[in-house]
Amino acid sequence: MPGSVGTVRTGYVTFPEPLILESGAVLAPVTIAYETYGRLNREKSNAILICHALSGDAHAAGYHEGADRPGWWDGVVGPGKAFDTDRYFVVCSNVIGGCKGSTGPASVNPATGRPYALAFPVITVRDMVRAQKRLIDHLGIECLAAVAGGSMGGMQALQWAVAYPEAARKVIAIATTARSTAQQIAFNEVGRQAVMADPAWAGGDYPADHLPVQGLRLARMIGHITYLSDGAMREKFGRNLQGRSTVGYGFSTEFQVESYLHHQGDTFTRRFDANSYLYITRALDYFDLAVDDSLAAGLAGAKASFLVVSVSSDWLYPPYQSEEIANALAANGIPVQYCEIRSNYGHDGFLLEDGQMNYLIGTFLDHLLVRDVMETDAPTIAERASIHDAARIMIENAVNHLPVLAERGDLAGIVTSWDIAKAVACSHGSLDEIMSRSVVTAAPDEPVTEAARRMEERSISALPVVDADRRVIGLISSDAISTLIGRCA
Ligand SMILES: CC(=O)SCCNC(=O)CCNC(=O)[C@H](O)C(C)(C)COP(=O)(O)OP(=O)(O)OC[C@H]1O[C@@H](n2cnc3c(N)ncnc32)[C@H](O)[C@@H]1OP(=O)(O)O
Ligand SMILES: N[C@@H](CCO)C(=O)O
Repeated sequence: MPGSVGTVRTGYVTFPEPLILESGAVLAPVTIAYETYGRLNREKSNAILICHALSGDAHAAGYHEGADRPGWWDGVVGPGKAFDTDRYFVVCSNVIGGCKGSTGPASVNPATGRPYALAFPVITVRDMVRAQKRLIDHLGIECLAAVAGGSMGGMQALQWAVAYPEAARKVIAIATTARSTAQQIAFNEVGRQAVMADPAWAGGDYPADHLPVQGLRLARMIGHITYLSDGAMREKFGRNLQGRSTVGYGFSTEFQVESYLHHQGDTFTRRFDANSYLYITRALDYFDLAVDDSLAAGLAGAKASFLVVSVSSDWLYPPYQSEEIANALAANGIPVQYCEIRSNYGHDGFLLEDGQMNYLIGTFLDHLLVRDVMETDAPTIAERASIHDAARIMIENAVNHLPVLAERGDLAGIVTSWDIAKAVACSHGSLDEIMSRSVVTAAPDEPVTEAARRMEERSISALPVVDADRRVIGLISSDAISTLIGRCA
Protein backbone atom coordinates (compact mmCIF):
# COMPACT_ATOMS: atom_id res chain seq x y z
CA MET A 1 0.00 0.00 0.00
CA PRO A 2 1.87 3.16 -1.11
CA GLY A 3 2.11 5.83 1.58
CA SER A 4 1.03 3.42 4.33
CA VAL A 5 3.05 1.81 7.07
CA GLY A 6 0.96 -1.31 6.38
CA THR A 7 -0.19 -3.74 9.04
CA VAL A 8 0.85 -2.77 12.55
CA ARG A 9 0.41 -4.10 16.07
CA THR A 10 0.24 -2.39 19.44
CA GLY A 11 3.05 -3.34 21.84
CA TYR A 12 3.01 -3.16 25.62
CA VAL A 13 5.69 -2.56 28.21
CA THR A 14 5.21 -2.67 31.97
CA PHE A 15 7.41 -0.73 34.37
CA PRO A 16 7.27 -2.12 37.93
CA GLU A 17 8.92 0.98 39.47
CA PRO A 18 6.44 3.38 41.11
CA LEU A 19 5.60 6.56 39.21
CA ILE A 20 5.32 9.49 41.63
CA LEU A 21 2.53 11.63 40.31
CA GLU A 22 2.23 15.42 40.42
CA SER A 23 -0.42 15.04 43.13
CA GLY A 24 2.04 13.09 45.29
CA ALA A 25 0.13 9.84 44.74
CA VAL A 26 2.01 6.80 43.52
CA LEU A 27 1.12 4.57 40.57
CA ALA A 28 2.66 1.10 40.14
CA PRO A 29 3.02 -0.86 38.02
CA VAL A 30 2.67 1.29 34.92
CA THR A 31 1.91 -0.31 31.57
CA ILE A 32 2.31 1.71 28.39
CA ALA A 33 0.72 0.68 25.09
CA TYR A 34 2.64 1.90 22.07
CA GLU A 35 3.22 1.51 18.37
CA THR A 36 6.30 2.24 16.30
CA TYR A 37 6.71 2.79 12.57
CA GLY A 38 9.94 3.04 10.57
CA ARG A 39 13.42 2.12 11.83
CA LEU A 40 15.53 3.59 14.59
CA ASN A 41 18.92 4.55 13.13
CA ARG A 42 22.24 3.51 14.61
CA GLU A 43 22.70 6.85 16.41
CA LYS A 44 19.11 6.69 17.72
CA SER A 45 18.70 10.25 16.50
CA ASN A 46 15.70 9.89 14.16
CA ALA A 47 12.90 9.14 16.64
CA ILE A 48 9.72 11.22 16.67
CA LEU A 49 7.15 10.88 19.44
CA ILE A 50 3.54 11.53 18.46
CA CYS A 51 1.10 12.30 21.26
CA HIS A 52 -2.63 11.79 20.93
CA ALA A 53 -5.65 13.88 21.86
CA LEU A 54 -8.42 13.15 24.37
CA SER A 55 -9.90 10.00 22.89
CA GLY A 56 -6.94 8.82 20.80
CA ASP A 57 -4.67 5.86 21.28
CA ALA A 58 -1.31 4.43 20.29
CA HIS A 59 -2.62 3.48 16.85
CA ALA A 60 -1.62 6.58 14.86
CA ALA A 61 -0.96 4.97 11.48
CA GLY A 62 -1.34 1.84 9.38
CA TYR A 63 -3.90 -0.90 9.83
CA HIS A 64 -4.53 -3.41 12.56
CA GLU A 65 -5.01 -6.94 11.23
CA GLY A 66 -8.43 -7.21 9.62
CA ALA A 67 -9.34 -3.52 10.14
CA ASP A 68 -10.55 -1.39 7.25
CA ARG A 69 -9.74 1.99 8.87
CA PRO A 70 -6.23 3.22 9.49
CA GLY A 71 -4.82 4.88 12.62
CA TRP A 72 -6.01 8.35 13.59
CA TRP A 73 -3.16 10.35 11.96
CA ASP A 74 -2.53 8.12 8.97
CA GLY A 75 -2.80 11.15 6.68
CA VAL A 76 0.51 12.50 7.95
CA VAL A 77 2.40 9.41 9.16
CA GLY A 78 3.88 7.01 6.60
CA PRO A 79 6.41 6.71 3.77
CA GLY A 80 6.75 10.06 2.00
CA LYS A 81 4.39 11.85 4.39
CA ALA A 82 5.33 14.61 6.85
CA PHE A 83 6.29 12.07 9.53
CA ASP A 84 8.19 10.14 6.89
CA THR A 85 8.67 6.59 8.13
CA ASP A 86 11.39 6.04 5.50
CA ARG A 87 13.44 8.56 7.47
CA TYR A 88 12.04 8.68 10.97
CA PHE A 89 11.29 6.13 13.66
CA VAL A 90 7.83 7.21 14.80
CA VAL A 91 6.58 6.25 18.26
CA CYS A 92 3.04 6.79 19.52
CA SER A 93 1.91 5.74 22.98
CA ASN A 94 -1.41 5.71 24.77
CA VAL A 95 -1.57 8.07 27.78
CA ILE A 96 -1.88 6.80 31.33
CA GLY A 97 -5.41 7.36 32.57
CA GLY A 98 -6.70 6.24 29.17
CA CYS A 99 -8.43 3.02 28.23
CA LYS A 100 -6.47 1.82 25.21
CA GLY A 101 -3.87 -0.40 26.83
CA SER A 102 -1.96 1.95 29.14
CA THR A 103 -2.69 1.86 32.86
CA GLY A 104 -5.93 3.66 33.63
CA PRO A 105 -9.00 3.51 35.87
CA ALA A 106 -10.21 0.30 34.17
CA SER A 107 -6.89 -1.47 34.92
CA VAL A 108 -6.64 -3.90 37.79
CA ASN A 109 -5.64 -2.27 41.07
CA PRO A 110 -2.94 -4.57 42.51
CA ALA A 111 -4.11 -3.63 46.04
CA THR A 112 -7.60 -5.07 45.49
CA GLY A 113 -7.45 -7.30 42.43
CA ARG A 114 -10.38 -5.30 41.01
CA PRO A 115 -10.49 -2.38 38.54
CA TYR A 116 -9.21 0.84 40.10
CA ALA A 117 -12.31 2.86 39.14
CA LEU A 118 -12.17 6.04 41.27
CA ALA A 119 -9.33 4.63 43.37
CA PHE A 120 -7.17 5.48 40.37
CA PRO A 121 -5.11 8.56 41.25
CA VAL A 122 -5.83 11.83 39.47
CA ILE A 123 -3.25 12.31 36.74
CA THR A 124 -1.99 15.39 34.92
CA VAL A 125 -0.45 16.03 31.51
CA ARG A 126 2.91 16.17 33.30
CA ASP A 127 2.30 12.65 34.63
CA MET A 128 1.37 11.42 31.14
CA VAL A 129 4.66 12.80 29.85
CA ARG A 130 6.65 11.30 32.74
CA ALA A 131 5.23 7.90 31.86
CA GLN A 132 6.07 8.45 28.17
CA LYS A 133 9.63 9.36 29.14
CA ARG A 134 9.99 5.89 30.63
CA LEU A 135 8.98 4.39 27.30
CA ILE A 136 11.43 6.60 25.39
CA ASP A 137 14.22 5.67 27.84
CA HIS A 138 13.24 2.01 27.49
CA LEU A 139 13.66 2.33 23.69
CA GLY A 140 17.17 3.67 24.31
CA ILE A 141 16.41 7.11 22.85
CA GLU A 142 18.24 9.94 24.60
CA CYS A 143 17.01 12.77 22.43
CA LEU A 144 13.94 12.78 20.21
CA ALA A 145 14.21 14.41 16.78
CA ALA A 146 10.75 15.80 17.51
CA VAL A 147 7.70 15.47 19.70
CA ALA A 148 4.38 16.37 18.13
CA GLY A 149 0.68 16.37 18.75
CA GLY A 150 -2.66 18.12 18.37
CA SER A 151 -5.05 19.24 21.10
CA MET A 152 -4.10 17.32 24.26
CA GLY A 153 -1.26 15.87 22.16
CA GLY A 154 0.03 19.42 21.69
CA MET A 155 -0.10 19.97 25.45
CA GLN A 156 2.04 16.87 25.95
CA ALA A 157 4.49 18.12 23.31
CA LEU A 158 4.79 21.47 25.14
CA GLN A 159 5.14 19.66 28.47
CA TRP A 160 8.03 17.62 27.03
CA ALA A 161 9.80 20.85 26.05
CA VAL A 162 9.47 22.20 29.60
CA ALA A 163 10.02 19.02 31.63
CA TYR A 164 12.82 17.56 29.50
CA PRO A 165 14.43 20.45 27.59
CA GLU A 166 17.33 18.27 26.38
CA ALA A 167 15.14 15.38 25.28
CA ALA A 168 13.58 16.77 22.09
CA ARG A 169 15.15 18.90 19.36
CA LYS A 170 11.86 20.02 17.81
CA VAL A 171 8.36 20.47 19.17
CA ILE A 172 5.20 20.62 17.06
CA ALA A 173 2.12 21.86 18.93
CA ILE A 174 -1.13 22.00 16.95
CA ALA A 175 -4.62 23.31 17.83
CA THR A 176 -3.69 23.50 21.47
CA THR A 177 -3.06 25.74 24.44
CA ALA A 178 -0.41 26.16 27.10
CA ARG A 179 -3.10 26.64 29.76
CA SER A 180 -6.70 25.56 29.75
CA THR A 181 -9.20 28.41 29.80
CA ALA A 182 -12.45 28.80 31.71
CA GLN A 183 -14.42 27.87 28.58
CA GLN A 184 -12.42 24.67 28.05
CA ILE A 185 -12.80 23.68 31.70
CA ALA A 186 -16.52 24.49 31.46
CA PHE A 187 -17.12 22.11 28.56
CA ASN A 188 -15.11 19.38 30.29
CA GLU A 189 -17.20 19.83 33.44
CA VAL A 190 -20.49 19.56 31.53
CA GLY A 191 -19.22 16.30 30.02
CA ARG A 192 -18.20 14.95 33.41
CA GLN A 193 -21.52 15.92 34.97
CA ALA A 194 -23.31 14.08 32.15
CA VAL A 195 -21.30 10.92 32.93
CA MET A 196 -21.74 11.16 36.69
CA ALA A 197 -25.48 11.91 36.44
CA ASP A 198 -26.04 8.55 34.75
CA PRO A 199 -27.30 6.17 37.49
CA ALA A 200 -25.34 3.40 35.78
CA TRP A 201 -22.12 5.26 36.57
CA ALA A 202 -22.62 4.08 40.20
CA GLY A 203 -19.86 6.20 41.70
CA GLY A 204 -17.47 4.84 39.08
CA ASP A 205 -18.01 1.20 40.11
CA TYR A 206 -19.99 0.05 37.07
CA PRO A 207 -19.77 -3.57 35.94
CA ALA A 208 -18.70 -4.43 32.38
CA ASP A 209 -22.25 -5.50 31.48
CA HIS A 210 -23.93 -2.32 32.74
CA LEU A 211 -21.93 0.67 31.56
CA PRO A 212 -23.01 4.32 31.93
CA VAL A 213 -23.56 4.63 28.18
CA GLN A 214 -26.23 7.34 28.37
CA GLY A 215 -24.00 9.72 30.31
CA LEU A 216 -20.92 9.07 28.20
CA ARG A 217 -22.96 9.40 24.99
CA LEU A 218 -24.23 12.80 26.10
CA ALA A 219 -20.75 13.91 27.12
CA ARG A 220 -19.40 13.00 23.68
CA MET A 221 -22.26 14.71 21.87
CA ILE A 222 -21.46 17.95 23.70
CA GLY A 223 -17.74 17.47 23.19
CA HIS A 224 -18.14 16.69 19.51
CA ILE A 225 -19.99 19.96 18.87
CA THR A 226 -16.92 21.78 20.19
CA TYR A 227 -14.65 19.86 17.77
CA LEU A 228 -16.61 21.18 14.76
CA SER A 229 -17.40 24.73 13.67
CA ASP A 230 -20.59 26.61 12.86
CA GLY A 231 -19.51 26.63 9.20
CA ALA A 232 -18.69 22.90 9.13
CA MET A 233 -22.05 21.99 10.64
CA ARG A 234 -23.87 24.28 8.26
CA GLU A 235 -22.01 22.80 5.31
CA LYS A 236 -22.50 19.17 6.42
CA PHE A 237 -26.13 19.30 7.51
CA GLY A 238 -27.69 22.73 7.10
CA ARG A 239 -31.30 22.36 8.28
CA ASN A 240 -31.70 19.03 6.49
CA LEU A 241 -34.12 16.55 7.98
CA GLN A 242 -33.20 12.94 8.57
CA GLY A 243 -35.36 10.42 6.71
CA ARG A 244 -38.38 12.69 6.46
CA SER A 245 -39.58 15.64 4.41
CA THR A 246 -41.42 17.66 7.07
CA VAL A 247 -40.92 18.39 10.73
CA GLY A 248 -42.90 16.16 13.10
CA TYR A 249 -43.75 18.58 15.92
CA GLY A 250 -42.26 16.19 18.48
CA PHE A 251 -38.98 15.25 20.09
CA SER A 252 -37.82 12.29 18.09
CA THR A 253 -34.76 12.63 15.86
CA GLU A 254 -35.73 14.95 13.02
CA PHE A 255 -32.65 16.87 11.91
CA GLN A 256 -29.61 15.27 10.30
CA VAL A 257 -27.36 16.97 12.81
CA GLU A 258 -29.23 15.29 15.67
CA SER A 259 -28.84 11.90 14.02
CA TYR A 260 -25.17 12.60 13.42
CA LEU A 261 -24.54 13.54 17.05
CA HIS A 262 -26.38 10.43 18.25
CA HIS A 263 -24.17 8.37 15.98
CA GLN A 264 -21.00 10.04 17.26
CA GLY A 265 -22.17 9.53 20.87
CA ASP A 266 -23.08 5.88 20.32
CA THR A 267 -19.84 5.08 18.54
CA PHE A 268 -17.90 6.69 21.37
CA THR A 269 -19.52 4.56 24.09
CA ARG A 270 -18.31 1.46 22.22
CA ARG A 271 -14.70 2.61 22.23
CA PHE A 272 -14.17 4.62 25.40
CA ASP A 273 -14.39 4.14 29.16
CA ALA A 274 -16.51 6.57 31.19
CA ASN A 275 -14.03 6.85 34.07
CA SER A 276 -11.15 7.50 31.66
CA TYR A 277 -13.26 10.36 30.28
CA LEU A 278 -13.39 11.90 33.77
CA TYR A 279 -9.67 11.46 34.42
CA ILE A 280 -8.43 12.72 31.08
CA THR A 281 -10.70 15.77 30.98
CA ARG A 282 -9.49 16.59 34.51
CA ALA A 283 -5.90 16.40 33.30
CA LEU A 284 -6.82 18.89 30.56
CA ASP A 285 -8.33 21.26 33.16
CA TYR A 286 -5.18 21.22 35.28
CA PHE A 287 -2.88 21.95 32.36
CA ASP A 288 -1.14 25.28 32.91
CA LEU A 289 2.47 25.90 31.92
CA ALA A 290 2.48 29.50 33.18
CA VAL A 291 4.71 30.39 36.12
CA ASP A 292 3.49 33.29 38.28
CA ASP A 293 0.84 33.85 35.62
CA SER A 294 3.52 34.30 32.97
CA LEU A 295 3.69 31.94 30.01
CA ALA A 296 7.03 33.44 28.99
CA ALA A 297 8.41 32.47 32.41
CA GLY A 298 6.87 28.99 32.11
CA LEU A 299 8.47 28.33 28.73
CA ALA A 300 11.80 30.01 29.50
CA GLY A 301 13.70 26.76 30.01
CA ALA A 302 12.68 25.23 26.66
CA LYS A 303 15.54 24.44 24.29
CA ALA A 304 13.80 22.93 21.28
CA SER A 305 12.76 24.79 18.16
CA PHE A 306 9.00 25.01 17.76
CA LEU A 307 6.28 24.84 15.17
CA VAL A 308 2.95 26.13 16.51
CA VAL A 309 -0.14 25.67 14.32
CA SER A 310 -3.71 26.78 14.88
CA VAL A 311 -6.90 26.21 12.89
CA SER A 312 -8.76 29.37 11.84
CA SER A 313 -12.23 28.00 12.72
CA ASP A 314 -11.20 26.31 16.00
CA TRP A 315 -13.31 27.96 18.70
CA LEU A 316 -12.40 25.39 21.37
CA TYR A 317 -8.64 26.08 21.18
CA PRO A 318 -8.81 29.42 19.34
CA PRO A 319 -5.80 30.72 17.37
CA TYR A 320 -5.12 33.45 19.97
CA GLN A 321 -3.98 30.72 22.37
CA SER A 322 -1.44 29.42 19.86
CA GLU A 323 -0.28 32.99 19.29
CA GLU A 324 0.26 33.29 23.05
CA ILE A 325 2.52 30.23 22.95
CA ALA A 326 4.46 31.58 19.97
CA ASN A 327 4.83 35.02 21.59
CA ALA A 328 6.01 33.53 24.90
CA LEU A 329 8.64 31.44 23.09
CA ALA A 330 9.76 34.39 20.98
CA ALA A 331 10.04 36.54 24.12
CA ASN A 332 12.63 34.03 25.34
CA GLY A 333 14.52 34.06 22.04
CA ILE A 334 13.45 30.46 21.39
CA PRO A 335 13.11 29.67 17.67
CA VAL A 336 9.42 29.38 16.77
CA GLN A 337 7.36 29.32 13.59
CA TYR A 338 3.65 30.06 13.91
CA CYS A 339 0.99 29.36 11.33
CA GLU A 340 -2.80 29.65 11.40
CA ILE A 341 -4.19 27.30 8.75
CA ARG A 342 -7.35 28.32 6.91
CA SER A 343 -9.90 25.60 7.52
CA ASN A 344 -13.64 25.33 8.04
CA TYR A 345 -13.40 22.06 10.01
CA GLY A 346 -13.02 23.58 13.46
CA HIS A 347 -10.82 21.99 16.15
CA ASP A 348 -10.77 18.55 14.47
CA GLY A 349 -9.14 20.27 11.47
CA PHE A 350 -5.79 19.01 12.71
CA LEU A 351 -7.05 15.47 11.98
CA LEU A 352 -8.57 16.31 8.63
CA GLU A 353 -6.41 18.92 6.86
CA ASP A 354 -3.82 16.43 5.64
CA GLY A 355 -2.53 18.68 2.83
CA GLN A 356 -1.79 21.70 5.02
CA MET A 357 -0.50 19.53 7.88
CA ASN A 358 1.84 17.56 5.62
CA TYR A 359 3.20 20.75 4.10
CA LEU A 360 3.78 22.61 7.39
CA ILE A 361 5.08 19.69 9.43
CA GLY A 362 7.15 18.27 6.55
CA THR A 363 8.80 21.62 5.86
CA PHE A 364 9.53 22.17 9.54
CA LEU A 365 11.06 18.70 9.99
CA ASP A 366 13.09 19.01 6.78
CA HIS A 367 14.81 22.12 8.09
CA LEU A 368 17.65 20.10 9.54
CA LEU A 369 20.42 21.24 11.81
CA VAL A 370 23.85 19.66 12.00
CA ARG A 371 22.92 18.10 15.37
CA ASP A 372 20.04 16.28 13.63
CA VAL A 373 22.32 14.30 11.35
CA MET A 374 25.73 14.19 13.04
CA GLU A 375 27.14 10.93 14.30
CA THR A 376 27.53 11.27 18.04
CA ASP A 377 29.62 8.14 18.59
CA ALA A 378 32.27 8.91 15.96
CA PRO A 379 35.70 7.75 17.21
CA THR A 380 38.47 10.21 18.13
CA ILE A 381 42.14 9.76 18.97
CA ALA A 382 44.47 11.35 21.52
CA GLU A 383 47.22 13.63 20.23
CA ARG A 384 49.91 11.44 21.75
CA ALA A 385 48.71 8.23 20.07
CA SER A 386 50.72 6.56 17.31
CA ILE A 387 49.98 6.40 13.59
CA HIS A 388 49.53 2.66 14.08
CA ASP A 389 46.79 3.34 16.68
CA ALA A 390 45.08 5.75 14.30
CA ALA A 391 45.11 3.17 11.46
CA ARG A 392 43.71 0.51 13.78
CA ILE A 393 40.85 2.73 15.03
CA MET A 394 39.95 3.69 11.45
CA ILE A 395 39.83 0.06 10.33
CA GLU A 396 37.90 -1.12 13.41
CA ASN A 397 35.29 1.63 13.01
CA ALA A 398 35.31 1.75 9.18
CA VAL A 399 35.94 5.51 9.16
CA ASN A 400 38.25 7.75 7.14
CA HIS A 401 38.41 10.71 9.54
CA LEU A 402 39.64 10.86 13.12
CA PRO A 403 39.44 14.10 15.10
CA VAL A 404 42.59 14.39 17.23
CA LEU A 405 42.06 15.55 20.82
CA ALA A 406 44.52 17.59 22.89
CA GLU A 407 45.16 16.60 26.49
CA ARG A 408 42.36 18.89 27.76
CA GLY A 409 39.93 17.13 25.40
CA ASP A 410 39.53 19.98 22.92
CA LEU A 411 40.11 19.59 19.20
CA ALA A 412 43.80 19.67 18.23
CA GLY A 413 43.58 18.47 14.64
CA ILE A 414 42.27 15.84 12.29
CA VAL A 415 43.84 12.83 10.62
CA THR A 416 42.44 11.06 7.56
CA SER A 417 43.08 7.69 5.93
CA TRP A 418 44.87 9.62 3.16
CA ASP A 419 47.24 11.06 5.79
CA ILE A 420 47.98 7.51 6.98
CA ALA A 421 48.78 6.42 3.42
CA LYS A 422 51.13 9.40 3.07
CA ALA A 423 52.75 8.54 6.42
CA VAL A 424 53.51 5.04 5.19
CA ALA A 425 54.83 6.32 1.85
CA CYS A 426 57.01 9.00 3.51
CA SER A 427 57.97 6.91 6.60
CA HIS A 428 56.57 9.40 9.10
CA GLY A 429 56.58 8.20 12.71
CA SER A 430 54.21 10.35 14.76
CA LEU A 431 50.64 11.53 14.44
CA ASP A 432 51.86 15.05 15.01
CA GLU A 433 53.73 14.95 11.68
CA ILE A 434 50.74 14.02 9.59
CA MET A 435 47.61 15.52 11.15
CA SER A 436 46.07 18.79 9.93
CA ARG A 437 45.98 21.39 12.67
CA SER A 438 43.84 23.89 10.87
CA VAL A 439 40.52 22.06 11.07
CA VAL A 440 37.31 23.17 9.38
CA THR A 441 34.52 22.41 11.86
CA ALA A 442 30.74 22.57 12.11
CA ALA A 443 28.54 23.89 14.92
CA PRO A 444 25.66 21.74 16.16
CA ASP A 445 23.02 24.42 15.67
CA GLU A 446 23.92 25.54 12.17
CA PRO A 447 21.79 24.35 9.24
CA VAL A 448 23.03 21.19 7.53
CA THR A 449 23.03 23.13 4.25
CA GLU A 450 25.70 25.53 5.63
CA ALA A 451 27.97 22.67 6.70
CA ALA A 452 27.42 20.95 3.32
CA ARG A 453 28.36 24.15 1.48
CA ARG A 454 31.62 24.42 3.48
CA MET A 455 32.48 20.79 2.72
CA GLU A 456 31.82 21.34 -0.98
CA GLU A 457 33.93 24.56 -1.10
CA ARG A 458 36.90 22.96 0.67
CA SER A 459 36.52 19.50 -0.91
CA ILE A 460 36.24 17.93 2.55
CA SER A 461 34.05 14.88 3.16
CA ALA A 462 33.60 15.13 6.96
CA LEU A 463 33.67 17.88 9.59
CA PRO A 464 34.10 17.46 13.34
CA VAL A 465 31.19 19.07 15.19
CA VAL A 466 32.45 21.14 18.12
CA ASP A 467 30.78 22.95 20.99
CA ALA A 468 31.66 26.43 22.26
CA ASP A 469 34.74 25.02 24.09
CA ARG A 470 35.94 23.26 20.92
CA ARG A 471 35.08 19.89 22.40
CA VAL A 472 34.18 17.34 19.77
CA ILE A 473 30.54 16.30 20.11
CA GLY A 474 30.11 14.55 16.78
CA LEU A 475 31.07 14.25 13.15
CA ILE A 476 29.06 15.21 10.09
CA SER A 477 29.92 13.51 6.82
CA SER A 478 28.95 14.13 3.21
CA ASP A 479 27.80 10.48 3.10
CA ALA A 480 25.25 11.10 5.86
CA ILE A 481 24.05 14.26 4.11
CA SER A 482 23.72 12.65 0.68
CA THR A 483 21.82 9.69 2.16
CA LEU A 484 19.46 12.19 3.72
CA ILE A 485 18.99 14.18 0.53
CA GLY A 486 18.48 10.95 -1.44
CA ARG A 487 15.70 9.97 0.93
CA CYS A 488 14.09 13.42 0.75
CA ALA A 489 13.85 13.30 -3.06
C1 LIG B 1 -6.98 13.03 17.86
C2 LIG B 1 -6.58 11.81 18.39
O1 LIG B 1 -5.61 11.75 18.93
S1 LIG B 1 -7.50 10.49 18.14
C3 LIG B 1 -9.16 10.80 18.13
C4 LIG B 1 -9.66 11.08 16.78
N1 LIG B 1 -10.80 10.31 16.48
C5 LIG B 1 -12.02 10.72 16.81
O2 LIG B 1 -12.22 11.76 17.36
C6 LIG B 1 -13.11 9.74 16.44
C7 LIG B 1 -14.46 10.38 16.35
N2 LIG B 1 -14.39 11.53 15.58
C8 LIG B 1 -14.65 11.54 14.24
O3 LIG B 1 -15.08 10.62 13.59
C9 LIG B 1 -14.32 12.86 13.69
O4 LIG B 1 -15.44 13.44 13.19
C10 LIG B 1 -13.19 12.81 12.70
C11 LIG B 1 -12.57 14.16 12.80
C12 LIG B 1 -12.11 11.86 13.10
C13 LIG B 1 -13.67 12.39 11.28
O5 LIG B 1 -14.24 13.43 10.60
P1 LIG B 1 -15.02 13.22 9.21
O6 LIG B 1 -14.25 12.36 8.29
O7 LIG B 1 -15.38 14.58 8.75
O8 LIG B 1 -16.27 12.36 9.61
P2 LIG B 1 -17.65 12.88 10.19
O9 LIG B 1 -17.46 13.76 11.33
O10 LIG B 1 -18.47 13.42 9.05
O11 LIG B 1 -18.32 11.54 10.70
C14 LIG B 1 -18.57 10.49 9.83
C15 LIG B 1 -19.48 9.52 10.55
O12 LIG B 1 -20.72 10.16 10.83
C16 LIG B 1 -21.78 9.37 10.26
N3 LIG B 1 -22.83 10.26 9.84
C17 LIG B 1 -22.75 11.27 8.93
N4 LIG B 1 -23.96 11.84 8.80
C18 LIG B 1 -24.80 11.21 9.62
C19 LIG B 1 -26.17 11.33 9.91
N5 LIG B 1 -26.94 12.25 9.32
N6 LIG B 1 -26.72 10.47 10.79
C20 LIG B 1 -25.97 9.53 11.41
N7 LIG B 1 -24.68 9.36 11.17
C21 LIG B 1 -24.10 10.19 10.28
C22 LIG B 1 -21.13 8.68 9.09
O13 LIG B 1 -21.89 7.55 8.70
C23 LIG B 1 -19.79 8.31 9.67
O14 LIG B 1 -19.95 7.21 10.52
P3 LIG B 1 -18.75 6.21 10.84
O15 LIG B 1 -17.63 7.05 11.34
O16 LIG B 1 -19.29 5.29 11.87
O17 LIG B 1 -18.44 5.55 9.54
N1 LIG C 1 -11.70 14.53 18.29
C1 LIG C 1 -10.47 14.41 18.97
C2 LIG C 1 -9.93 15.73 19.38
C3 LIG C 1 -10.36 16.21 20.71
O1 LIG C 1 -9.46 17.20 21.11
C4 LIG C 1 -10.57 13.42 20.09
O2 LIG C 1 -11.64 12.90 20.32
O3 LIG C 1 -9.56 13.12 20.71
